[in-house]
Amino acid sequence: MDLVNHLEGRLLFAVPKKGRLQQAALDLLAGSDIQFRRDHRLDIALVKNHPIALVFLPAADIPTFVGEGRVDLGITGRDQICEHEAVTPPTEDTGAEEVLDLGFGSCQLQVQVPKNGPYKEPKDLIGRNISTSFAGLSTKYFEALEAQYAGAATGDSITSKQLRTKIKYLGGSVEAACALGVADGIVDLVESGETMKAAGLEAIDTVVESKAVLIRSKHPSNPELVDKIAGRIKGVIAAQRYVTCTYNIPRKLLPTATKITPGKRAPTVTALDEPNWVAVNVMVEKVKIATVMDDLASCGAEDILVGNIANSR
Ligand SMILES: Nc1ncnc2c1ncn2[C@@H]1O[C@H](COP(=O)(O)OP(=O)(O)OP(=O)(O)O)[C@@H](O)[C@H]1O
Ligand SMILES: O=P(O)(O)OC[C@H]1O[C@H](OP(=O)(O)OP(=O)(O)O)[C@H](O)[C@@H]1O
Repeated sequence: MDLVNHLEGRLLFAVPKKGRLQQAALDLLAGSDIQFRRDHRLDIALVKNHPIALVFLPAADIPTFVGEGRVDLGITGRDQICEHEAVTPPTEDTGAEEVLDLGFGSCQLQVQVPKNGPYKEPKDLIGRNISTSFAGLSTKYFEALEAQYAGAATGDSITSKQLRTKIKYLGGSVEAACALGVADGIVDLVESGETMKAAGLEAIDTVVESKAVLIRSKHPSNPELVDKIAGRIKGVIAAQRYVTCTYNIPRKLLPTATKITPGKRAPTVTALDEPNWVAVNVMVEKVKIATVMDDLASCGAEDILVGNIANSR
């Protein structure tokens, strides 16, 4: 089938074609019942149960396609959106709008230097060589830094043309640049810090905090469908973030228990077939559930049960 000729009337949804964000993005689509079959090596897949086509693109390119309105929806990292905006500032009609924080892909774009080396603070890197895959953000960062330490005295702002610090773009493995003599410092992503540590580097500043986000163009082809898909994805994220907790408790202890488990909106309280006891059903954030169970047990709750949520709306 000639896929490109089947795109007419379909909402285009960009998904990372590889890398750190891809699997979690595909899991979100599956959880939202967006059904598709991707033919081997094809970067377009038609969705069977909605008028949507998925477009598999590098995470770094997704803000361009969405920002220019060529693609309606996309999943990428906030770092990539900031990088795109550093090079191509949004206008009234262009630029991507953030719809949802997707709760995965947390990382930080950090300024890094060799550990125990001569550079201790960001200003020590002024006029030096910096390697990065985020040339736009790094240029802006050093423009601001140079303005602070040099231009501030004269009141001048520094433009990229006057920048003394040399920003060198590298496509990957940026952490090797200092050891190989290409750079004095780097601007690269850090999550666990393992890569940075293994390369003998340390972070001296953070440029951007990032997470995966759902973005939309400013004038999508089918705004209702955009809202419907965003709603479904929101439901899947809420389901991943929360568990349900049910417990029995004497009615007189309910005010204390409600403080421990206020719920997303409010707890559901039902009378038990035993005088003065009630059953409580409530959503609790997954990361807090162990502490919440301890607190409920100390408060006098019994039969505390926890369950996963398959989906939510
Ligand atoms: N270590 C990490 N932990 C969490 N998220 C990360 C990490 N590294 C990157 N990301 C996120 O994933 C996005 C894509 O990065 P990734 O390195 O997977 O890209 P890629 O498309 O495979 O490109 P490349 O070929 O340059 O590696 C980043 O923009 C960032 O938002
Ligand atoms: O702090 P950590 O958990 O070690 O993760 C950080 C590393 O992850 C990313 O690279 P990736 O492995 O995606 O490959 P790349 O260097 O080719 O971009 C990033 O560029 C770092 O190198």
